Amino acid sequence: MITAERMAVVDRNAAALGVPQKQLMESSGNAVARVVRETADPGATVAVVAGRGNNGGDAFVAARFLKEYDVTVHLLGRPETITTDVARENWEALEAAEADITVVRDSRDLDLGEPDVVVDAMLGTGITGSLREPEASAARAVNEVDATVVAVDVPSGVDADTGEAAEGAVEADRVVTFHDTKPGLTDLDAEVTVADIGIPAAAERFVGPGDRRILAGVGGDTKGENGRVFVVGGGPYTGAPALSAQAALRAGADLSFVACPDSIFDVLAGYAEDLIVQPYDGDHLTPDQIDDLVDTAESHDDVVVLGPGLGTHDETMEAARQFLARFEGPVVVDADALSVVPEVETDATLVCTPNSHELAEMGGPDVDDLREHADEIESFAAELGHVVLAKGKYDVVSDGETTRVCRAGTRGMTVGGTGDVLAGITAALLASHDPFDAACLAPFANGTAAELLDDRHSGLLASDILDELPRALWGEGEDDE
Ligand SMILES: NC(=O)C1=CN([C@@H]2O[C@H](COP(=O)(O)OP(=O)(O)OC[C@H]3O[C@@H](n4cnc5c(N)ncnc54)[C@H](O)[C@@H]3O)[C@@H](O)[C@H]2O)[C@@H](O)CC1
Ligand SMILES: [K+]
Repeated sequence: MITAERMAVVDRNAAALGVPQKQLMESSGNAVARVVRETADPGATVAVVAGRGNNGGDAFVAARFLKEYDVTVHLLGRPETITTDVARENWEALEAAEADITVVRDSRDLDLGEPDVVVDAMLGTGITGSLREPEASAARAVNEVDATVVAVDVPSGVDADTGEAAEGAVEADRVVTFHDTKPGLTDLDAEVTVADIGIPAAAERFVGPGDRRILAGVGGDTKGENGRVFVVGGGPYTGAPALSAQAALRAGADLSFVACPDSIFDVLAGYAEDLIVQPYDGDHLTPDQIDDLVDTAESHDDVVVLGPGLGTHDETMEAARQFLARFEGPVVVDADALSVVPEVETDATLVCTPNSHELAEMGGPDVDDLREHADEIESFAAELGHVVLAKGKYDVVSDGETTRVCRAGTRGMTVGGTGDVLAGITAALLASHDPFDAACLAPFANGTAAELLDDRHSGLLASDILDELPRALWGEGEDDE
């Protein structure tokens, strides 16, 4: 089962893997033609009713395949208003081949005749709201004709995600949907065929540029609306919390705070003017600080990063335990704080970001090649009850049910600090997204930023990655359409 939004992600990832949309449309159209052949014998009359989006495009391809039938294609609207390049190219291929095509300028002019089969390709997943003209009248005409109605992807007017049917939606006898079935098709009174259109499994498995689609439409104009990140880190180390906090800003958080021992306040505050540093007494984190830290994070709905540079003092480990036992918001747990996760009961939403060594210390599989052991990481995440982002050459992300792999990155990323950057990116994304989605996109952003700097693969610094993060997340990647 796949939603329209997920389908768009996978479609885009397939393009990045070298299988462009036009190729998928060719397979979709072919699959539609196969179902038409199942419903009517050669020589039968077929009326294709096509809209101006890719749903129509699929049917233009189908018409090209149905040579042994008497096919007429009715395009609802002027060819110039076809909305996508791939659909237009397939329309032009029909024109060039002198196929039987008619342009319906006014819905009152639509005359379907008495076809044996109607191919409904007006609207697919691109529908918004109730049926507008000319599609509304065309749907009425389709429902009045005595023919077998084969719907492309979803009956026009039906929402593929919810199954909700707009008034006057097409009543289909058969539906040919692509790649995977859609939630909105389950309760339909029609025979549904799921066609494999050649989307590689890798387009779902590997995080790709399509996954950046989750960023669209997110983000407010008010300060704080895009997330406040609160890094609880530092003590024996100062660079790690600073990198996490800066990465969070580069990944879209509005504000980034670091709570650290006052022994390192001056150093941390001196790193970057964008950081807000909140010191507490002492030279390492102790349970005495936990009340204040939890109150601060809760009162501002912060996403917390717990761990970078904290060290392993017994009091610090106890403090990390107490923090997780009390806090109920989202937390990225990294570095030394990871070891306490298996032993705490927490209501917080955690994304744990261990490297392979830390993963083994937590009780997960003790392996170098994470990708080879993705199943074990999935079982471990299920047992832990939290999202695990195991980072290595290939990152493995699992919520215990779904597991994905991120291949982005360069050899230069073995330098210290890239993990701290990753924790900060994850936190920024966690402010507005589902934990699993955030944990998938974060290593992709981190790795893509490094790839954008690949000319300096020996000598890359984690801090270099910071500057490239906005481009890696929102910029025009090289393989963007
Ligand atoms: N995403 C994918 O991976 C694939 C998509 N494919 C096809 O592409 C389709 C989606 O294509 P599009 O995104 O271009 O969208 P559609 O072709 O579903 O519809 C877009 C068009 O419908 C119009 N429209 C929207 N709501 C309307 C309403 N209520 N009344 C009247 N007109 C309305 C829009 O103005 C636009 O012209 C899928 O359903 C499927 O058929 C396939 O080619 C296979 C691969
Ligand atoms: K349709």
